[in-house]
Amino acid sequence: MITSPRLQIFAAISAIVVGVVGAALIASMFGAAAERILTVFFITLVGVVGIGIYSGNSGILSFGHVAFMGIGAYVSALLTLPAQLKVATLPKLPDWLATTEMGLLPATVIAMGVTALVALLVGAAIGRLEGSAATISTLGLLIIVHGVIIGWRDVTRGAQSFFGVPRETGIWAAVIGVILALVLARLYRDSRSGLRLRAGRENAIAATAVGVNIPRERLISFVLAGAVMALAGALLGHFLGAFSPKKFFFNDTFLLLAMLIVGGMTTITGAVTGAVVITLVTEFLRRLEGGFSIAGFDVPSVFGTTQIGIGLIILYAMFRKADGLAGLKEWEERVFPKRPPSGSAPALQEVHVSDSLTASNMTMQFGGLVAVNDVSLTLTPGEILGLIGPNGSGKTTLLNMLSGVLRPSKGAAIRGQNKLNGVPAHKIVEHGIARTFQNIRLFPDLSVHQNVLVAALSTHGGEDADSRARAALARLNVAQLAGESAGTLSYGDQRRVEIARALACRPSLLFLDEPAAGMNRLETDALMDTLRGLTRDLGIGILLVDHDLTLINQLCDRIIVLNEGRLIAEGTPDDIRQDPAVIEAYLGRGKPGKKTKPKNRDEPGPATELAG
Ligand SMILES: Nc1ncnc2c1ncn2[C@@H]1O[C@H](COP(=O)(O)OP(=O)(O)OP(=O)(O)O)[C@@H](O)[C@H]1O
Repeated sequence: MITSPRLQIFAAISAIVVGVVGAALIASMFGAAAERILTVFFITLVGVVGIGIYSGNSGILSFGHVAFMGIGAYVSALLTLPAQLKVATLPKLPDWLATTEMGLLPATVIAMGVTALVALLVGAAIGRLEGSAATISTLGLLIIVHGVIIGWRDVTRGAQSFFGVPRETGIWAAVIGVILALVLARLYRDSRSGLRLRAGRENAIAATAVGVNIPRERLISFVLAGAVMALAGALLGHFLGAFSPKKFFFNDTFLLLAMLIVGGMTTITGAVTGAVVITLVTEFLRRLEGGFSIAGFDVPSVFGTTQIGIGLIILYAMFRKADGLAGLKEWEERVFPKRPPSGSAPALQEVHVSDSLTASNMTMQFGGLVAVNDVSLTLTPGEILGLIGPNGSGKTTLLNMLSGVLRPSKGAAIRGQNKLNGVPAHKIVEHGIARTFQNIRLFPDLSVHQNVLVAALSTHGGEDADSRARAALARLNVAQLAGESAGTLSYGDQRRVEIARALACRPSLLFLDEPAAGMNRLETDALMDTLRGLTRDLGIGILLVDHDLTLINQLCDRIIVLNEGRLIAEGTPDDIRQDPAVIEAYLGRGKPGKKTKPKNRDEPGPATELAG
């Protein structure tokens, strides 16, 4: 399933086909030299797009994918090399390989398959690493593959040139290769898997909370990227006719990454822009490298002019266009933006689950600090349970334990018959639990619609995802913002989108961590109506953490109060208002450093707030 509007995909694919074929036709009018330059450019572009499939969507810079290009080149060349040459120059090859002699197409397909298999094994390990550890491990991959190619002399001729490869890559083979790579990358970006991975790139904790299995999505893109790099390698090997391991090492890694970073990692438009800009600048500077004359002055040759030029472009891009020259959106997303849905939105479905969530003796220890100490609670669909307490009393930590973000040091949470302890964080949502976060965790560079759609796609097998997403947006009154980037909205709207995203998971229990923070009174009142509607109309149970005691008092059926990690009171809003332990915790009567009374009589102190 492709998640973006059909018009955008149609425009993108049409532009790719017309652009690539048009460029090839124009180059063929200028003769063989122009065709060769364009062929190299197309092959390079396949490589840039290949790295982009992984790095752009996952946000993890990969130094390792050029190694897959090398594997593709060697595997395909071993399959197309004339048998006689193999017998003469690689006498230790196994018979079946020595006698195999196939055309470029089947050899490329096999090379892509073999490389994808290698990528699967490597990616399974790398996909679990985060941030710079993941990037550094891809560097390790590059070095290891380089070492293996050099060391495996009987098959690769070691560091020497691997010559005699049939030069079968002409301009039209490159045209087919680049169209295939660009279309594949574009479709993958907006596939379910691509969208999930991009959500994980934007905010891993939030993506996990809506059911995204980030390591799995990373692995899919790692393997796909590996196969595309193998395509680039096979095309390059059969264009050059001879290559050595050096061709698939640091120099090309640097060049391809420079193109991707300068153009913009997150889009195909960016990959193409970067490849065009760096190729043009490189071609220009290469001509100047041997020295030149200008207005009668002779400028001497400067070794490394090209590299210096590329370095300066990278610096320019980082200072002036940190997201790359093409920015964060595809060209077609700007020209044909997604319109807010027209017509009436579908309604959210009622909850038909009555299983309570029962947490017993939950405890969380951070080093010497016991942030939550032996807390038990139950939450049932259809009720609103308030969770209050002074700053640092352990509310968010408790929520994090119940939603799988933190593994409790002690205690157990059970939903119906199922124990939640040990359930991976991305599977908690399958137990009907969705949440929002104290510090808003949207996917800022995705649209509002995509923020919510990714949650719907990742839950209940993606069934009715589109209508769930639309219903959730309508329920929170943010449908008109569907096409906006989530990161550009006001705090109030961002909070509403976050709740809509949680609702798109079709939960029976909803955890809201300070949903009214950043909202004015009017917005808070509207939010109260919305939340009441969720329990009254749909039967959803809500666990509500907030410092706005008016909101808590007016909305909650029951309230539990934490202080210094311990549960100090539980009851109806009336009970809680009069509970001496709660008043003490809020007023800190007798405790140094805490307010014992309001600064003046007009200022609403904690006691007044408790009174609602
Ligand atoms: N990941 C963590 N590592 C170490 N300490 C933590 C961690 N998360 C929370 N704490 C500590 O645990 C205690 C409880 O924090 P928590 O955020 O749960 O409180 P809270 O009641 O939600 O506070 P607030 O109302 O200010 O959001 C605090 O002392 C906090 O510093």
